[in-house]
Amino acid sequence: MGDFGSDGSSSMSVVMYPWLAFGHMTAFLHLSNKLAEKGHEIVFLLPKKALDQVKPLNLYPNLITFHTISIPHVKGLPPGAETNSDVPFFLTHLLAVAMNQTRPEVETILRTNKPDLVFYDSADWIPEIARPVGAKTVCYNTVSAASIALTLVPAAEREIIDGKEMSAEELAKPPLGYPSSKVVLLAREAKTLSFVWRRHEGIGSFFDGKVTAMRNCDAIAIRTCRETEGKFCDYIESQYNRPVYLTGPVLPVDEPNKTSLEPRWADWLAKFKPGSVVFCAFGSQPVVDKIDQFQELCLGLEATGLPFLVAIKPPSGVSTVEEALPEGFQERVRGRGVVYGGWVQQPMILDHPSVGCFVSHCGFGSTWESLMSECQMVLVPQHGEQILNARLMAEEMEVAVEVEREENGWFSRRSLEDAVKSVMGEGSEVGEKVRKNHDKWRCVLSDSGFADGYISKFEQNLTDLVKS
Ligand SMILES: C[C@@H]1O[C@@H](OC[C@H]2O[C@@H](Oc3cc4c(O)cc(O)cc4[o+]c3-c3ccc(O)c(O)c3)[C@H](O)[C@@H](O)[C@@H]2O)[C@H](O)[C@H](O)[C@H]1O
Ligand SMILES: O=c1ccn([C@@H]2O[C@H](COP(=O)(O)OP(=O)(O)O[C@H]3OC[C@@H](O)[C@H](O)[C@H]3O)[C@@H](O)[C@H]2O)c(=O)[nH]1
Repeated sequence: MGDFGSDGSSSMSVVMYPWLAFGHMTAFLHLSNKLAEKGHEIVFLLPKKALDQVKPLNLYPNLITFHTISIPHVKGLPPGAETNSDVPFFLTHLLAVAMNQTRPEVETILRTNKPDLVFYDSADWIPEIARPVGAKTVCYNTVSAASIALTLVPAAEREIIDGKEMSAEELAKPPLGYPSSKVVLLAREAKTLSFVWRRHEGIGSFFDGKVTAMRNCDAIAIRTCRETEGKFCDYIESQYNRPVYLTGPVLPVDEPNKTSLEPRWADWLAKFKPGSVVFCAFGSQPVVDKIDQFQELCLGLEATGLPFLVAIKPPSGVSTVEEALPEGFQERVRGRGVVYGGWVQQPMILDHPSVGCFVSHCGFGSTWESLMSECQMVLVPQHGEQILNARLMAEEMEVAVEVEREENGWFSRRSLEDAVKSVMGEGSEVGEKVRKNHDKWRCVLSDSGFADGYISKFEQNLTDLVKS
């Protein structure tokens, strides 16, 4: 147990167990850094394979300790799968089954550590094993409040009859009292939400898991701020009747001795004029699944005539991005375009003076990073939650341009080219508008007291919770 309250010290001891996805693990680690900065101790649970990638983000190795968890093999998952980067999208529920099987190991860790607080998002059984050791639980959501408000509140419960899939129109219907008419999905986009209510043997539905996770915790936390998502947070609070704490953006600040951008990208980017390069990144999971859509993305970037760097996972059916490139593409773009299938230091690339535009899949981590950057933003969201993040940025905040899609959900090289040119073209009205709005938001969000104010308030919320 931390020495919280016992000798006047207010150091808390915290265990974190995020969903087995890099987008979630990095977000939990950024928050751990903020809590460690204030003197709290953190034990961070994660799969072995994730350690190498996540470890360099630990700014307080004296206070944040990694504890690796064995992720058991579940029939149907690729051998050795431990994170969602190893798993095709349609098998994600099996990774959740594997995570559930780690419960005994996590229980032993809690019994040994006796923390004051346990943070989790997907492991909805955490409250059952944390309460007996006297720990308070926080369900920390690293996705937007809007995406939770639209689908993961009690009012969004749907009656599924005999496993029948819901129609796109039914899926698109916001729950009663949902507070926005702009941050919504078109019927064809809502089809990507069918996984939310689909039942899987042994674990129920995604909806059941999330609602249980939020009903049973002592407090709900969300990586967001009132300025961008206040009305969604209020709605979630009213739905769950639980306190909702906001952490703000929780992005790492520039450390004086931070590692620098890998020379291969620093040298490559240095060849181009300031603000001229288009950086395109689609997060830690394979999201552009179909090879022809993957190729259209490459061809759209080629058509802009601008230099570009793409960091993306290969589509289904191939094991490297090189195998998926369009015919003759590499020869045509040699010297000005690179498509890379590995991990890059995204925040540092966004910060590079040569980079002027970010083409993003709108994962919520990338959303925050792009809002804080000086890049123009083009949005190519792939799934429900990412589409809602895109609506928030393009329709409510008007800081970005979303790529147009056809009725069947396909985006063409032309629509991508048009979107990039609309924000990058000199004298473009749309480009001017989004740049002005983005500048305003960046000023608000990067004000020196803004993020710190959220973290201080959050720490106070946690202190009060532990004392209660
Ligand atoms: C079971 C399968 O999972 C599916 O993928 C799950 C991915 O979920 C992401 O998390 C969310 C997604 C969405 C969404 O797409 C639309 C919404 O309206 C809401 C959410 O919410 C969340 C979410 C919310 C709160 C929380 O604490 C979370 O941890 C998540 C997640 O980011 C990503 O890593 C997952 O892969 C998959 O599509 C599949 O088809 C199903 O098998
Ligand atoms: O090559 C890479 C890829 C990603 N990253 C970093 O990894 C993080 C990715 O997180 P994102 O939230 O943007 O996206 P992911 O797709 O990985 O996350 C997942 O969880 C969060 C949800 O909002 C997303 O919809 C879901 O896909 C970002 O912080 C990004 O900077 C890299 O540093 N390098």
